[in-house]
Amino acid sequence: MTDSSVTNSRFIELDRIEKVFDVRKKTGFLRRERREVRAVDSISFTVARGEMVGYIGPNGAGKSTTIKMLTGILTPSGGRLRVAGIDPSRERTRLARRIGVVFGQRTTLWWDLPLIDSYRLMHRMYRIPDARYRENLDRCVELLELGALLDVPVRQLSLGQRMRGDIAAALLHDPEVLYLDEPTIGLDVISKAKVREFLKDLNTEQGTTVLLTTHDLQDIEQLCRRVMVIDHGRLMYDGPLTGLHEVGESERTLVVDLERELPPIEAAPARVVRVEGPRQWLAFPASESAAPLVARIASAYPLVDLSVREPDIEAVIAQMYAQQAERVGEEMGEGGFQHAP
Ligand SMILES: Nc1ncnc2c1ncn2[C@@H]1O[C@H](COP(=O)(O)OP(=O)(O)OP(=O)(O)O)[C@@H](O)[C@H]1O
Repeated sequence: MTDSSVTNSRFIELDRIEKVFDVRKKTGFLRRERREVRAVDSISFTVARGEMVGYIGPNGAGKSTTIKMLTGILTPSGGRLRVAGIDPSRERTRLARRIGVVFGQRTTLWWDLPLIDSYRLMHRMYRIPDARYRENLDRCVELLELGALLDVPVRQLSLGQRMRGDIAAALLHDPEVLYLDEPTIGLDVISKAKVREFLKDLNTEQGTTVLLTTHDLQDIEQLCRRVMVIDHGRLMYDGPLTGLHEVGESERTLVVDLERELPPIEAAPARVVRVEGPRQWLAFPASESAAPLVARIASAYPLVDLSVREPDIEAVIAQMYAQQAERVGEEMGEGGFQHAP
């Protein structure tokens, strides 16, 4: 393999990466207790150029800490890290030209300025060639529907509008890698759909490598073929989302509104778990497609409406732990659930 094909297949590379925080807590008038928090505990993975990967886990699992190390904001306490062949904490400025970051809970835009002024400032800060800046701005404005918002101060934008504005800001300098930390948090259904559609196109058309952290399993389902699960700083699973459902044996819920109250619907393998008047909740294995089940119920029962609810990430991980406890000493070793991607 040539150097560049090695870099392409291991565009992002973490080898036993650790991050330990030293936390000092006041325990008395002059006493302070020192405690170590192992936020990331020997994580190894590679992401190929052009991949779109979900990086999920419960609160405090170590996701943001990993992303901060990938951007060079934090220096690992141990292990080896490379992004596009660059050591992020040593060459943060050089790397900044090649990566884009969107933190859903924070904005990189200037709060009091109209959106377009933030973009103009970024144009200068990143020294983006004029033609490239114009081309990228036009594309983002069109696809993210920002035209009517460019002259609006950022503080007046809705959350969904601001998020689209932030995504555009992260892309003006043509990054090869985009880190997204909760890009759909707090957005309504339509805004979520717009953001997802845009990210999908960005990945397929521009070949941008995307690492996505989210609490919304639908983000992963619609965008990522591969998902990594982290918990207590350790990588618990690396593989397809369907495999995660199988490992955790998690369930989705079909919420069915019937025309009238009826006895519990019979549609194995789904089973009714709750009934409230004409509404029934049916649980079914998340690894199964909902389509045949929906078709069967629709042909046998008088339906008014139905919707599918995904399990939340916490529930999937809780299931993984329950499974692990059951299988201790059997097929699961100490290393957990790592699947080859
Ligand atoms: N600067 C810091 N100093 C001390 N501890 C920290 C620091 N940053 C993070 N931690 C701790 O490291 C652990 C991992 O935090 P991190 O923010 O990476 O989790 P996360 O998976 O991103 O969680 P969330 O989904 O809530 O954002 C937590 O226990 C957190 O309290």
